[in-house]
Amino acid sequence: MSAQREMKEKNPWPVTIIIIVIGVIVIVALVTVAVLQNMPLSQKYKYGIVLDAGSSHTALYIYEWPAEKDNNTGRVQQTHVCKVQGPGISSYASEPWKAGESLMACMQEAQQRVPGKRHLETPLYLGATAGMRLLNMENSSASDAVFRAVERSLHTFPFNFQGARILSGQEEGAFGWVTVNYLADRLEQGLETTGALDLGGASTQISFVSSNYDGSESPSNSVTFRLYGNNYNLYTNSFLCYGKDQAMKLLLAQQTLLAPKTIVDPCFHPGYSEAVSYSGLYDSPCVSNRKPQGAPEAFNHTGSGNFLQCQDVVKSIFNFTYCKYSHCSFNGVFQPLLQGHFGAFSAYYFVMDFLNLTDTSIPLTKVKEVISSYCATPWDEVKRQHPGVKVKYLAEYCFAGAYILTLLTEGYNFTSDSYTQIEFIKKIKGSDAGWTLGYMLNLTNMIPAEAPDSPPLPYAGYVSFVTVMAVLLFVLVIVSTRRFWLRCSKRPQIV
Ligand SMILES: O=c1[nH]cnc2c1ncn2[C@@H]1O[C@H](COP(=O)(O)OP(=O)(O)O)[C@@H](O)[C@H]1O
Ligand SMILES: [Ca+2]
Repeated sequence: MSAQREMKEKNPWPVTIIIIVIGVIVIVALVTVAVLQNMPLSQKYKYGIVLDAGSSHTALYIYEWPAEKDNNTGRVQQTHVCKVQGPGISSYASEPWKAGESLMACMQEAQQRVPGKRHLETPLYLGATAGMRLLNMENSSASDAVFRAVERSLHTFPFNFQGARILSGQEEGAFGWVTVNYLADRLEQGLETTGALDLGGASTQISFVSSNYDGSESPSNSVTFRLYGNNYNLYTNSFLCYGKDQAMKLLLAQQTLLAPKTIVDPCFHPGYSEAVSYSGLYDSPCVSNRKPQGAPEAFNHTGSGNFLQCQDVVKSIFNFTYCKYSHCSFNGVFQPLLQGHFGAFSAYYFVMDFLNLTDTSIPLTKVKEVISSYCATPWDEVKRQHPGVKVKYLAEYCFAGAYILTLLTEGYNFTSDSYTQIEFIKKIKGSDAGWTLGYMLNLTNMIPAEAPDSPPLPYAGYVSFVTVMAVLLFVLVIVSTRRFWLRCSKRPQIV
């Protein structure tokens, strides 16, 4: 009996097993608590809504980001876009209430998409660009009435409406640049930035950082940012009237000066023929001062589809001769030397995508051949080849291709080498390239001036560290316990 008890007392295993079980429980508990305590909270999202009231149309963008990560980069993304039916809000100058009405369907969609409990805190912005800039120049009371109408509509929704306003050309260019670089994660990582080229209907923007530009030569083209601890001195310029729709008006106005009744336009397909009213052509401040005296009601717009002649006419709407700075783009506007990569979006993308020319490794000579052959295709054949494409766009792609090429090479001075640095883009990581995201990030202070403090270890590293340390500690306890019991069992028994 006493020998058995002795055996039991000397055998360390039952105690060791108990220690192992407790140890395993402690480690599991420790790691679980550490993981749960530090785990990112279940993905709750916050939302922001921006309405891009462009000259040709309005689009509503919904952005979302994880609720607890307001200050981190690369996390805000577009979850939905809704295209407003009908034209841009500036087209409703004579019946402003319709501008407000036109936004209702997309706003109702936004109300469905953003979870109800987030409605009140979700900021809602409307930014208008060159269409409203032009209307405001031409008739400021009409533009005020349009804004009142859209504000009335937007106030009827339960979002946190922050107002509707016209963006300056500088803001439009700069926020497009912020969007492109934010989405490509170039800002937080302090990488060399990408330039932004935006072609709208009524204006066009170019924005880039150039190491030989400090902002002093033409201060009005300079925008400075401090983002994630880095300073950026951005060159940006917006050319009002040089969006593709207004540029076409400039082109038509130019041609009607020579032939007021019928113009044979080399930028339109052979066989194309359309009656155009003078009042429609001259309704914009971009061309209104050029209206010929005693012009008829309408003129006949026909096409000849000659790319080389088209390029010549397109060039005539630019002034390449006057420049009071060290370098200019066109119309006497300062531009530093081009530098780095560029993302070209909006109409740049639509047009080059249609022409199958988004690949910029295609040499410029080949690009010209492709556009030239499209221009020379008879209008009937073009319509037959592209039955699903809006006829208005179809008719304009020849002009638009020639315009883009002239703007980039003669206007901004891209060479056959630097042209390869352009990427025609629509989206970056699922979000549309354009000024709206940058605008929202700025207004919600979502890009900090200084780099946010980051924990010394990333989350995964932290969890692994805690686990390894706990296991090590446990092994140590087991080893010492076993050694202790073994020593006890070897000690001579005193009888
Ligand atoms: O599918 C398309 N094909 C060709 N052009 C398009 C397409 N979708 C939009 N666009 C053009 O893109 C431009 C967008 O300009 P927007 O309305 O943003 O003007 P803004 O930025 O000057 O105010 C317009 O010229 C419009 O016609
Ligand atoms: Ca635009």
